[in-house]
Amino acid sequence: MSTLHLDRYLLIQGVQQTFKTKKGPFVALKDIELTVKKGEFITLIGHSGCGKSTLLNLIAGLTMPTEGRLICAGREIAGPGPSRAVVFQNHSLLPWLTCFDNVYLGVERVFAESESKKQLQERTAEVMALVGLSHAQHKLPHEVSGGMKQRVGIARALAMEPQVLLLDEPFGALDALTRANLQDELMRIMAAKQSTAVMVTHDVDEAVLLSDRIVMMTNGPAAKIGEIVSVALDRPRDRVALANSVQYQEYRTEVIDFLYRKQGNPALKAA
Ligand SMILES: Nc1ncnc2c1ncn2[C@@H]1O[C@H](COP(=O)(O)OP(=O)(O)OP(=O)(O)O)[C@@H](O)[C@H]1O
Repeated sequence: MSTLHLDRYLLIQGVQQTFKTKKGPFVALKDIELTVKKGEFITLIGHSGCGKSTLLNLIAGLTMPTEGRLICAGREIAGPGPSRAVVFQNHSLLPWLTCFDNVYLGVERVFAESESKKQLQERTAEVMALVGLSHAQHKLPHEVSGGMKQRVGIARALAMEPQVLLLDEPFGALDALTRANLQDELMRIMAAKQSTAVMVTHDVDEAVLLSDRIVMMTNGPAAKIGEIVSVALDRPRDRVALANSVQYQEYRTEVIDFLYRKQGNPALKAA
């Protein structure tokens, strides 16, 4: 792949998203421009309803923009596909299949034509081990914890070897400790796989800890990218060491300042 593609791996150009509603057209996103490099970890942060999931759905190809275009690895995004796997907040596993089989299903979808059943099983086992679930892989989803279910969702997405991993608040429903463990695990996996990722979050600490760049969105309607913070903290990142890091605190303050001073809280403004 050319250097041009690696530096301009995911391109979002002049994107606007307007929804038809009973009250007429609603412009959710306007003039969105973003270039993501291969291997970058991007988070999208902004107040509730600003359009983060709308933008993620566009990258996933689940919806098409009303204006502009999105390009991944040199190809226009024209629909959903395993090259852009999504992890949602509510793990969406099939309840009648074991954790292993839930992941196997995704693996089969992508690699069944080129690989034997044994190879597909090996792939699945490998990714279950990567997310630390080998011991529980033959359990049904209702037999494992919320954090483990979320790991299965991540394993399923990773197993498809996507060009871009898309995460929509994947840890939003988890308790703080499980969340911290999964964040650490995600950092480790992303470093091992050198994957490109775009993740929606509401959590400032999560954004600073995980990101190479934090894309901060203005309040909607017609939300835009307000500012982008480049997080130049060395990797691997250690959350305990970073808690005392001045640089970490500065990034944190920059994001909080954007969200609560420059953008205000729309819920408070409406009150
Ligand atoms: N299908 C749709 N039809 C009409 N309006 C929509 C549709 N999908 C989203 N919207 C509106 O677009 C705006 C952006 O929604 P979106 O879900 O992307 O926000 P968000 O930033 O992800 O919110 P949250 O942080 O609360 O999950 C909201 O005002 C929402 O009501």
